[in-house]
Amino acid sequence: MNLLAPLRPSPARPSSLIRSNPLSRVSARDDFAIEARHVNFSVPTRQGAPVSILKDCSVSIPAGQLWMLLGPNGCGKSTLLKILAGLLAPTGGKVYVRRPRSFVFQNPDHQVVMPTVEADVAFGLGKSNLTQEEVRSKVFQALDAVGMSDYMQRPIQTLSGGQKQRVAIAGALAEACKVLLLDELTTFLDETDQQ
Ligand SMILES: Nc1ncnc2c1ncn2[C@@H]1O[C@H](COP(=O)(O)OP(=O)(O)OP(=O)(O)O)[C@@H](O)[C@H]1O
Repeated sequence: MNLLAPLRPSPARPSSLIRSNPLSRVSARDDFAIEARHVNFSVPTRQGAPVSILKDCSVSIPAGQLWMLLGPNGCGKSTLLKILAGLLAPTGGKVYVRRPRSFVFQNPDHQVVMPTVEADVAFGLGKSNLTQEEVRSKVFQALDAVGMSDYMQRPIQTLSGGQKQRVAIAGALAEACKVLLLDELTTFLDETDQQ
């Protein structure tokens, strides 16, 4: 899998696909938010022989840019994202991702677990030393950024799929992540919300 496309903030679709930067051009790690080198990932089967899902996968993504990972169904996009998010351990290769990093699942029901919108976005801030007022302010700002600030007190189960996905993104934004990994943003969000 080697289809990576940088996205410009305004146009909706990339006009062409380009390969990731060759690793030989990497000079300083500080320039990159993500680097994966020769990553392999395989899973064991019932028969015992492992099945390879990613083979010698290398990508370098500069900081401060929005990139889209493109490829056919089942080619390993979600698997690579989960490795970059630290949710799966590669069976080979090296991975560097700037911290803090956040991952938004393809299905927000796997992620949005608290009873209300406010509680869910605040969940990741629980480990910080913020006052209740500071947490509330960060939650409001993050929800405002995804157009959901009017939904602070809404029970999660009353939200649509796209609204849940926006709440999941707000949770990632509230944590001020340096790298935001979004799996299938197109599943529930319309084009305007994707922007
Ligand atoms: N735990 C697992 N056990 C067996 N096979 C797996 C496992 N996880 C992923 N796969 C297989 O690995 C391949 C890559 O899956 P992945 O979900 O990463 O693909 P994808 O490119 O994100 O697909 P899509 O575009 O359909 O979402 C698929 O063939 C999938 O069936």
